[in-house]
Amino acid sequence: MQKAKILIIDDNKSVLSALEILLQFEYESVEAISNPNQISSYPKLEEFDIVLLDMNFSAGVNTGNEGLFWLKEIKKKAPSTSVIMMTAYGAIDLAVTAVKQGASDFILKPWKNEKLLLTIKSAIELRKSKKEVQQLKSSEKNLKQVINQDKNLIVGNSKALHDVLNLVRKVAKTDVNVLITGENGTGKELIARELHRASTRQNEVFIGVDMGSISETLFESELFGHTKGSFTDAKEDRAGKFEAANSGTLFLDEMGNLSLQTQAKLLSAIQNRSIVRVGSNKNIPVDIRLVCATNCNLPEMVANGIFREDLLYRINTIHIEVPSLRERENDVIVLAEFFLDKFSNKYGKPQLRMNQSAQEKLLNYRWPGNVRELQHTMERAVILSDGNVLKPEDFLLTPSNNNMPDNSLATLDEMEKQMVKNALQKHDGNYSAAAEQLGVSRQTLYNKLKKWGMS
Ligand SMILES: Nc1ncnc2c1ncn2[C@@H]1O[C@H](COP(=O)(O)OP(=O)(O)OP(=O)(O)O)[C@@H](O)[C@H]1O
Repeated sequence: MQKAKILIIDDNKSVLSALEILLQFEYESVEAISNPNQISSYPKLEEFDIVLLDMNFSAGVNTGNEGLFWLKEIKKKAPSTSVIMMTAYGAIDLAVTAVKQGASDFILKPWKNEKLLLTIKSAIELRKSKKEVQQLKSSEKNLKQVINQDKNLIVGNSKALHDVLNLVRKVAKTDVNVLITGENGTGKELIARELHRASTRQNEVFIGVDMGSISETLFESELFGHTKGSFTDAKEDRAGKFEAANSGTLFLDEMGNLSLQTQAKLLSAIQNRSIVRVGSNKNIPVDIRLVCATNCNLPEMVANGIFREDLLYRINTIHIEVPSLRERENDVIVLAEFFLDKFSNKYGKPQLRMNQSAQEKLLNYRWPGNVRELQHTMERAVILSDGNVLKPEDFLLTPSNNNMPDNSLATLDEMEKQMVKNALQKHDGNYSAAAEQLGVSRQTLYNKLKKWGMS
């Protein structure tokens, strides 16, 4: 017995009872009415999966117009219910008209039971998939709304930040590729989201990809998708990030971490505005707004032969440099107050304030980790505070010019990694200068970065 609700409408009593008897053995709920006017007394018509509807009701009239009229009425009241028309042999043209007007199928009288059951079965499946598509569409809409919510407030009063935001507003309405650069934690992703929010794509998705965390082997499948069976773990067809971002914005973060091989693949997708899933040979066009970000000096990397010049030209039609927190001093206190407010509410300490010397300590610090470091500093201070006033000693700040490795790191390898990171940060990603400071050749530095997956 299948779980479906069926309504039969036919003025011929023997047709009605024959159908009722046949279908009662197959389906959980079957109802029959001889007068279509009764439709209006079915307040929950949309609960029926299928309506079997005769095309002619008034005795002696065979125009089929009654059937078309009642089809329209049912579709008005219950758009997702499937209607199957029943018509006499010789009225096929009319049945085709009914299908064009929204009927899901038709059957000819006299019918063959197996054919009738098959027609009903496929109409039920069709209704089920239509319902699923509807549900998916509405949850996709909800998800987009949640994802694009204006929760990423950009805080700051400095001229440097205002200049960036002005530029963002100017380019947001266009579809040009944008490259956002700046030190770690300056707010590059926040700026990318703002670009999306101010663009004509604001109601579509914003898909962010951390290029630094994708392994070389999974790069193509992650970005371009794959077909089932194209490699051992490809259990089903899957769309990649480019397809997922279709109609929206694709944000590629940590662009400086790509190998030359992956750069070539990315360039081809960006140039052609289309991708090919791994294991397929079909070109799939994608309509995306591309925003990239990095804390590396890409022109320097081009000069060093480790970043493709043509890729750099493709991605940086407009270049936005997000200033470090050191360059926007006005913002330190404004941001600190913002985070204090946020975390004191979150941790149930709404009375908490900062005293003057605490503010001075924040102003005198260099903030190598920029806004992210300030955010963490404030959160930690709020959590650990005992009274109602934050004092300088509540802020745990690391000496800013310290390029030595953190001694709490567990292994030699980790300490080495930290030293390399610090050197690269100090020299804005310039490999030659970092290598010189570390006392190794550029090649040795490059080999190490490659070993750690940081090249
Ligand atoms: N102007 C700002 N106002 C409020 N919050 C900010 C601001 N700038 C940055 N933040 C917050 O600081 C954190 C770091 O920002 P974000 O991730 O955008 O930086 P990023 O430059 O992309 O970092 P990374 O280089 O590590 O990828 C986030 O939690 C972000 O919300």
